Amino acid sequence: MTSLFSRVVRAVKQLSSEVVVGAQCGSAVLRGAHVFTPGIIASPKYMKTGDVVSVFSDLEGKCTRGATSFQGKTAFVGNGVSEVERSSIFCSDKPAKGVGIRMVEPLYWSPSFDGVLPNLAFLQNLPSVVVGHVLGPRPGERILDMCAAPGGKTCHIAAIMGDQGEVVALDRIRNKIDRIRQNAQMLHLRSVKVYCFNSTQAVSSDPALQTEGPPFPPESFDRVLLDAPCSGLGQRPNMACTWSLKEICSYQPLQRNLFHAAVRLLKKGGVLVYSTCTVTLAENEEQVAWALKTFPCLTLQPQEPHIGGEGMPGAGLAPEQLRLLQRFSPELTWDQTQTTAPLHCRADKDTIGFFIAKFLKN
Ligand SMILES: C[S@@+](CC[C@H](N)C(=O)[O-])C[C@H]1O[C@@H](n2cnc3c(N)ncnc32)[C@H](O)[C@@H]1O
Repeated sequence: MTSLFSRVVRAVKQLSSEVVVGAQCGSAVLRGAHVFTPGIIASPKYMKTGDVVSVFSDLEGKCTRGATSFQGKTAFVGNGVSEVERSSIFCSDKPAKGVGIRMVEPLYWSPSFDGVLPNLAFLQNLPSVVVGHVLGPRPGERILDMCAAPGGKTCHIAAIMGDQGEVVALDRIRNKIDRIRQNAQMLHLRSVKVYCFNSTQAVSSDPALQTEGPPFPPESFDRVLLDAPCSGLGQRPNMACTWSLKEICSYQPLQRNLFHAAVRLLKKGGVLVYSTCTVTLAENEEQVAWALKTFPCLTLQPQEPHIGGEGMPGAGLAPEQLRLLQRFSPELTWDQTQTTAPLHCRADKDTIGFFIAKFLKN
């Protein structure tokens, strides 16, 4: 497993020839991708193969497809060389595909790990790697990953266990399930069992029922990971925020329903890890305070490793409880990226926003 999220920002000069891409495409470029042709929304009128252009991300989604220029709100993401002519993007019957702009001067120098050691390495954000270790799975144990797709943490957990034991991976979205299987197969992990299932329903009403797949009898697992569906506000780079307040507020009740199932499925003496890739109090510290009140059998546990910051005040947790939580903040402080301080001193300052809580069921 590999973690790499350290990037170098560069001074890149903007050119007069401008290509506009969608915000998702722009974010991908900031993560090290080239511009794929379907992502191009506007280009200079006479753009041809070999032209050097500046690439801008359309932040509000207001650029008209096929435009030759755009005055709306954009963000510069770097310079590249066109591999297509304008006419093949906008005036062709065939669907546009392949690399459209090969980025030669991206704003961030973020090397691609595509196809690097595919059977041995799996790229994850630093906090996601931390989650697997905090869960602390041991060979021979039975682990439940309740919200598993695309399976990054599932595979890491199975790898930590030396592929000895069982890692049950559930996700409710059918077409995401194949990704978990593919990733486990690619890494030759046999201990991973994948099921498409709504984890809020994963506890069997018949405690005597013994089936291989879900629903499971209560107290079936040594450890449970609830890497919850969340508002994802810690994800970065993120150039276009399309969520409504209603949507952001919808996650707390869903996470609580999943939490109920998680606690029931965990054996006494077992470990539950709750994590999100968001920054809101409502989905993080408030959930911890709620869980401690709702499930008196749960106690907060220290985390190992603990390289993030502590929990945020405001949800009624005591200072010693906040110190047991791990928060990674997504904002980038430029002087900290330039510093020569060791990575672990900067770990919660140059990652995605993330939250981890570890509980023991007594
Ligand atoms: C944060 S992502 C999980 C990422 C994953 N743990 C990884 O490391 O690759 C949350 C996942 O929860 C799934 N999900 C949402 N509601 C669910 C439910 N009720 N039961 C099971 N999975 C659910 C989503 O489909 C999504 O794939």
